[in-house]
Amino acid sequence: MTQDKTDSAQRRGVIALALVLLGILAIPIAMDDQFIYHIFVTICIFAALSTAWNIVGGYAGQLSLGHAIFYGIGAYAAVMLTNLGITPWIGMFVGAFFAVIAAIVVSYPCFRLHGPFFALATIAFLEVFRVLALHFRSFTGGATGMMIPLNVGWEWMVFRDRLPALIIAFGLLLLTLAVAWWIRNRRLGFQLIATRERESAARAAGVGTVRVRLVGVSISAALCAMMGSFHAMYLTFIEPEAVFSLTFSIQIALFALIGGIGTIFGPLLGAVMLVPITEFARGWLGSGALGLHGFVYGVVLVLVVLFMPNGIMGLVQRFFEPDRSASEAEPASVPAEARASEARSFGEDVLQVERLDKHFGGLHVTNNVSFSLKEGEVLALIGPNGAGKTTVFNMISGFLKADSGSVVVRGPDGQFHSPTTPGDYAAIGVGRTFQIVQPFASMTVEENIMVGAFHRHHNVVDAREAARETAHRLGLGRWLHAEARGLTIGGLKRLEVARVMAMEPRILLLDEVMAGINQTDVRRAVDLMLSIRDSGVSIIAIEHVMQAVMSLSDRVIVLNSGEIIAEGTPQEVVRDATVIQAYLGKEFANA
Ligand SMILES: Nc1ncnc2c1ncn2[C@@H]1O[C@H](COP(=O)(O)OP(=O)(O)OP(=O)(O)O)[C@@H](O)[C@H]1O
Repeated sequence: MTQDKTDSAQRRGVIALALVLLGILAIPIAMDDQFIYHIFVTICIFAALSTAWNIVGGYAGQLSLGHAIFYGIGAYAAVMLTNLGITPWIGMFVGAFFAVIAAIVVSYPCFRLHGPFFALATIAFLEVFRVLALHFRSFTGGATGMMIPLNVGWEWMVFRDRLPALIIAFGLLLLTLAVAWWIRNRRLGFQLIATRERESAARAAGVGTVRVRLVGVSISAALCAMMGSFHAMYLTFIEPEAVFSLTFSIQIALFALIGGIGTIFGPLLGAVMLVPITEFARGWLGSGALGLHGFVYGVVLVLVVLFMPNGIMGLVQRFFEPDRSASEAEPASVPAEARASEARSFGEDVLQVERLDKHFGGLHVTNNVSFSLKEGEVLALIGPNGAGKTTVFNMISGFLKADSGSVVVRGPDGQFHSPTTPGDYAAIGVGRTFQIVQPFASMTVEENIMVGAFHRHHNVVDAREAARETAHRLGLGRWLHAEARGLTIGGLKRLEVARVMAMEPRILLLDEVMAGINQTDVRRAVDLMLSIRDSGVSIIAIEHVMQAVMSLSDRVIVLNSGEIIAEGTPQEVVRDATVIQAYLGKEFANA
């Protein structure tokens, strides 16, 4: 795909977005009708809330069903302070501050767990906040709610006309969209999406998955609180049932689901399409239409799920975004100059593993495993299925804690360190791939590699540059803008290596990167590994493809039932009777 096509698609997208935003501001002004103003203020409010929700629910993939907590905190903060004579312009920041604290308290324990805990915790805390607001009557007015003093003027965010309210709502919507756009196009956005797509791969790429989610939920909560402050002033009255409402929370999420979850402008589209329908229906049917919005949203949601699984934005993107499929055949890859079998000299130890022991229940998976890796060396770790190879990898990359034993890695400072978490290992220069490829499927090839590149380059431009360089080096240059999910298995394996290479590791742990690929790809992969080795990276490779083991490795360690049974050059190891017996059985050992 050419750069021209991408640019013109982006231009069309920007024009369409500008028209939508202009319409939100211009239509009510042109029609000059109070009810129309109200509809467009409501669009701005819901679009902003849903866009803020999308940072957590979409980018980070953490379903929140209690975002009204943050909206409510903002609403109460503004109204309480207004009653004390403090302007809501300050109140909205106070609300944002408390909303961030609440967001961290609710989210921190859940983000450390897998499963639906965050969704459940947000619902539970929403109920807690509702009960608290009902209980502390002297502060919140309890079930009777709170009115704001009717001081008209910009200072108090209370107006006789609706135009100023529309201007503020529109401004807050722009702010929220700008923040959402900024996050999506910065390191944080890449890391949030990587965490959503494949948490283990993100951690291996040095992403602090809990930290980035906490940053995401904090920003989202602050934006919701600010919108809550404004909405309270707009309504002039708040009460716990309406503010800390589960229905309201679900409504916020629905606009994003219908518009296009995880996209920057999907929630805006969702609100633009749905709010007018329900508001008009309510206007026409009056009190007979109580609860109608729920029915409308439900019907639209079912239709969207059935016919537009990526939301309205999925359809729009087909028109505005270039083709991201990866259908072309893959090119030949990197030439290798040297073979491993040539005598080579190595540097000092860069990794030392001492007496690693690990049990899974009654299964002794690794027993007293010790080895070391030298600078510039390629070490193959082989053994029959279930021998414990991946378990060793998990222990030397921070994904699994050994029962006993130690792993030390020489840092760039020349000293040995004992890293513990995947982040520590990544920071000290250990990069790993996974046996089952872990692409960030909805990201492009370039974006996938950028997640690794962000480990060394905080700036997007630098990370993109580094990712492109790595992609070209690994023969992925033609698919930079293709979605990772469209790659063949050979391409995915190469992508896995590219992502870790973009981290510029000093030690590379490769887990069966040649499994399941054809002969030509195996040859390419071997050449690629040799070129990586020649760039000064030390490699440990778990491999079943013997052709690769023989031509790649300087030394081979054979693991069987969790124990090292042989160690030596590839030629020594393949002749070793214990190894033949472990692979083929006793009767072959003396054949
Ligand atoms: N989380 C776990 N809980 C319980 N048992 C496990 C766990 N992970 C691995 N095992 C078991 O530990 C043993 C070693 O597994 P491991 O994946 O390390 O072997 P491997 O040598 O990498 O095998 P393969 O070549 O098939 O990938 C296997 O019997 C496996 O079933």
